[in-house]
Amino acid sequence: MKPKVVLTGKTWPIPFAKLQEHCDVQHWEGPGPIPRELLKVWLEDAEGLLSVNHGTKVDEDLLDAAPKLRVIAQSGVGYDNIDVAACTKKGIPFGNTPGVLVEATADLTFGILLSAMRRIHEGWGWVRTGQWREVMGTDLYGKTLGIYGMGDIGSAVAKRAQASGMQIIYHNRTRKQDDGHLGARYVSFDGLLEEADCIIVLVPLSEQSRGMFGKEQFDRMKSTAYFVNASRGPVVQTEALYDALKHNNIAYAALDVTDPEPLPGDHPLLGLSNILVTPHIGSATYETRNSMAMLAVDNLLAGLAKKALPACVNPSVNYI
Ligand SMILES: NC(=O)C1=CN([C@@H]2O[C@H](COP(=O)(O)OP(=O)(O)OC[C@H]3O[C@@H](n4cnc5c(N)ncnc54)[C@H](O)[C@@H]3O)[C@@H](O)[C@H]2O)C=CC1
Ligand SMILES: O=C(O)C(=O)CO
Repeated sequence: MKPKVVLTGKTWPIPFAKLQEHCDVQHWEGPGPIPRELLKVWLEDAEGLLSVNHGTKVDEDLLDAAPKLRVIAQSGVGYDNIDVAACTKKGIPFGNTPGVLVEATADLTFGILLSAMRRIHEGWGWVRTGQWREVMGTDLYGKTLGIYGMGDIGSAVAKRAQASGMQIIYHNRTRKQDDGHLGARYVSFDGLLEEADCIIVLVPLSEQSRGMFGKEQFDRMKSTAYFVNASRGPVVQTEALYDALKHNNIAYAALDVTDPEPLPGDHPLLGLSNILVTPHIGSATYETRNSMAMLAVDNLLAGLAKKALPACVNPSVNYI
């Protein structure tokens, strides 16, 4: 008999076929995210959980409703919705999808910075309403880019920025050993805020990073600063960002992630003229989403077969 797995949303044809070949799949097809109570019912006899939505909260309460669960996989690198300690306590390995989404997310992150600085989206907005206006932007060349969270995606953004003639500074919890080859200079968090012409946030959401960017941090930035968040919305205090933009304490923001997310159409941020918001599409290319889904399925199938997950977040309970 095939093991039962719960799939929380839409996935891609090839990984889905692979999953179905090996598992009896209970599949939520919407609309919206799977209701929590239903997820609990479905998990009563499930051996695997494949999450395709980082909005699905996996905590002790959910795990208690899933006595047969042997593996959890999520399509995505960020896992702030997963209580990894609770998974580990129950001996359940959890797999995410690092690496495969790095280049696509770096493209989008650098792309929204570029669009904000050169007003590409604004220019197109004028042209499509029949107004041929010249929209003035600012040079990237020669500017200092500050990256907060210099991991896989941050490093890939640094390469793109270097190719555009920017100087790179960064702040991380710990200095990277190999920052020389990135051409990036390590600075303190306050140094990053004060020195950078543009700041890109690419840090995972955790108790340490939650709300890290508030009034005090925006006040420290240059009034000409561009601010990009492509990590998770709650790293930034939305109200403080709104105030900083409204009063021109910083110049412009480009956000691929927001708090709340989705951002309601009547949210005050959307009434500002100095902002660009994209709907969390960092990794949203056909190729990348397919690769993410494939790695998530591989993590899940490995766990079901009691083999080591290729990308395991809690290796102490990974299968050997
Ligand atoms: N907008 C989108 O569609 C996407 C967003 N993401 C977000 O980007 C984040 C980063 O992804 P990767 O670069 O692959 O992860 P990574 O783990 O390679 O890099 C994260 C870096 O942040 C550093 N860091 C962690 N906590 C910190 C703290 N409190 N203060 C300073 N530095 C800290 C780590 O040392 C590491 O160097 C993910 O966790 C996810 O939230 C990821 C993919 C797509
Ligand atoms: O992978 C992630 O963490 C995302 O945000 C979506 O790709």
